[in-house]
Formats: sequence, structure tokens, C-alpha cells
Amino acid sequence: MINPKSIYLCIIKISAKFIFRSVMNVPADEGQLLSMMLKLMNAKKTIEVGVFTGYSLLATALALPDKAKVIAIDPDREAYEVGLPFIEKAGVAHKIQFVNSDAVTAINQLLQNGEEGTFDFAFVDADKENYINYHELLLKLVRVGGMIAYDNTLWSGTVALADDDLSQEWKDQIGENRIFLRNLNTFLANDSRIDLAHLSIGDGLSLCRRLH
Ligand SMILES: C[S@@+](CC[C@H](N)C(=O)[O-])C[C@H]1O[C@@H](n2cnc3c(N)ncnc32)[C@H](O)[C@@H]1O
Repeated sequence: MINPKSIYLCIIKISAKFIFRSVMNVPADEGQLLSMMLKLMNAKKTIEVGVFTGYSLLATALALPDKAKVIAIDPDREAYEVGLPFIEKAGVAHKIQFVNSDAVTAINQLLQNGEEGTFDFAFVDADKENYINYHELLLKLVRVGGMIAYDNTLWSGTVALADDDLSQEWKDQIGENRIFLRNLNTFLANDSRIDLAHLSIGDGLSLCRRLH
């Protein structure tokens, strides 16, 4: 059973983080950070892998200029349609091309269509076991100097813990994603094709800039 004290501490920690970040004018979550980065990069063509109900997609579409495009991939159209009225209300639906598919198939299709090296930015927030596969494909899709961002790369901080530090109950809760993300972090840290920055925003965001 969850200890009420740990819930209380968690609420205090999250509130303190948000207050600190707003006072210091630092983005409090990945949506705010995405928006800031896309504007700084003047991004016009982006891709999102893993949409769900479209929180990060809405942040992206709001940050892009009017004629820009975000290709949003998710096999779950139903979830996307839950958030769609809010995207429409925000007046940014025309910037979004939703692709109802798994991402490996959809990205391969884009590459076959000759879109290699044409994307400014990619945001990945989907099935963690495929992140390394997405990395290989997205490095082709994103232009030199473009950026790929991977969400949840801290996995509640558990990527930094040794196996012995985790109780069986906790291991069951966090599942195999901790291992997939740990492998990804090691892989990215050794990838000479990118510049890497690991941010402790939200659940951890890894930014990869394509070098060549
Ligand atoms: C954590 S949610 C995405 C959250 C979203 N970025 C947001 O900000 O609200 C993960 C999404 O990844 C999608 N997903 C799972 N496997 C996928 C795959 N193979 N290709 C693309 N999307 C996938 C799921 O359907 C789910 O909607």
C-alpha cells in the first residue's frame, strides 16, 4: 500500500519544483521546453512519435509558425480524437498531419518518400523498447543541425539506481522500461553522430543534435 506520507512529500516536491522553475523563468515541463526550443530553432517541419491525447502535440503546434507542419504518429487514433477538439479550439489543427500507424512503418515510409534530412525537430514519447530503433531512423530524417528529443529518459530517477536498490514491488511497478531507457542513455552517450544534453525536466528529456 502507498504510504500517505510519501504522497504528501511527493506533492510538496512537485509544487516546490514548479514554483522554483516559474520564479527562475525555467520551463517546468517538456511542453514548455518544446515550445521554447521550437521557437528558438525557428522549426518549420517536425515529427512527433507517440501522441496519446495530444498534450505535447498541442504545445508543438502552438509554437510552430502558421505554414509549418508537424507529422504526429500514433496507432491509437481514439486517444488522439479525445484531444482533437482542444487542438481545433486552439486554431492549430491545420498544422497537424496525424498518421494512424506504428512509428517504424510511418518513418520508413517518409524516408522512402524522399523526406530524408528535411525535418528540423523530432519528439519521441512512445514505446520505450523502440527508442534505439527510432534513433537510427530519425537520424536520417532530421537535417544536420536538427534535433531529436527523447522523453522519460530518467524514468522517475530509476535509471540511476542499481538493481539492489529496488524492491521487487518497485521493479514490478516500473517494469522493463527502466532497462530500455538505461540502454538508450548509454547508447546516446557513446554516439559520435550527435551532441547530447540530458535535462531533468519532467521525467527527463534527452536532446540530441545531429552533427553530420
Ligand atoms: C506517453 S504517451 C504519449 C504522450 C504524449 N506525447 C503527450 O504529451 O500527452 C505514449 C503514446 O505512444 C503510443 N505508441 C505506443 N507504441 C507506439 C508505436 N509503435 N508507434 C507510435 N506510437 C506508439 C501510444 O499509443 C501512446 O499514445
